[in-house]
Amino acid sequence: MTSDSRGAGGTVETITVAGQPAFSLRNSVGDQLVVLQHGAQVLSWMTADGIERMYCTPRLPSTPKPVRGGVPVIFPQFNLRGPDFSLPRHGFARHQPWERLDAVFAASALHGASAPAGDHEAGARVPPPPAAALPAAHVPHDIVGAEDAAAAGLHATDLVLGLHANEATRAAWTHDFSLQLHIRMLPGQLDLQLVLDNLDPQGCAPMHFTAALHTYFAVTELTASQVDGLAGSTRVDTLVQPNTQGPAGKGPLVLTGAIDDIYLGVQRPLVLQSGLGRLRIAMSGGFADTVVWNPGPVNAAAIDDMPDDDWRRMLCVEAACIGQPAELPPGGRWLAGQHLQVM
Ligand SMILES: O=P(O)(O)OC[C@H]1O[C@@H](O)[C@H](O)[C@@H](O)[C@@H]1O
Repeated sequence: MTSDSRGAGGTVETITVAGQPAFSLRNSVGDQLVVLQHGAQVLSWMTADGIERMYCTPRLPSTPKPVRGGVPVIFPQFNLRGPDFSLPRHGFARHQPWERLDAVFAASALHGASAPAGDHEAGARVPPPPAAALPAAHVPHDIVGAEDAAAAGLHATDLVLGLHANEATRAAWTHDFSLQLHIRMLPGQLDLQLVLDNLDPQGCAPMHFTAALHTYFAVTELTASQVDGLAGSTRVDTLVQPNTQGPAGKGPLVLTGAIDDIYLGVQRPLVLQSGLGRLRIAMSGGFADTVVWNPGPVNAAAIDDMPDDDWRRMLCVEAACIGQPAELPPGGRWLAGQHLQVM
């Protein structure tokens, strides 16, 4: 393990997980995050109270592959729902090698400042586009709470990973793009922001895509877990063929087993309540939809990279853009995020 960077906000170290490059983020209060470089996949978020908040399979692949757990990045197609049906299930981003961009850039970007020229990590092939700073308005208010932004910045530990269009992505999807995942860990909070720039020349047709942060939460027992806040959205039940669609239930969603629901137009932050306590799950920007997925016992037995009984210990609550695929013209930027907070 090598120490990469240390600042007032914490440390970011390069480590290996199952022989693959990864990053370990720690802050002064004792929160820890592990992120696999391949796919820019968060694998573990352990808060200072010693509670692991993410589910991750113990069956880690020995080659660079998406891992069953943590937060796979889904782009530019959710599942097989288009709009480009020729793409692999859940798109290609989770199968791609991502690169680290400078964490100093991350901190300045999240606070709306432009990254100085040459500020990017040596060897990072893809500098963020010149105006890659996230607008301040995009940072969810609850990241800073009552504190001012500067004080919150002091406690923030940042990592930015980037994926640029390459030969493999162009073979599947012709567009030129830069996709960044801004990861910010704050005490008891984790903020994940996707920033997509369309780098196609002016005059090209807009890019169309769907996307998600496919977050696998740890729960002690699925059937003792519930999700509150979905009322007012439209529920699509994808376990039945053809899919059925109707208003989401008014009360909390109580988990009983297999579920594969898409909730369109989620109007407020959700609360996941389980044996691990309460976790607030908020979406921002281009994420308007939420997917709630658990394979249940029968489907879990058919999934190779997860122990048969682990369906009981996980629940995916995914921030997504599905119902209304995004349209982004050349030169345009799309932002979307998921923000998690222990309550
Ligand atoms: O096995 P994968 O490709 O990672 O997908 C897992 C699940 O991902 C969810 O997002 C989908 O709604 C499910 O239908 C799917 O089974």
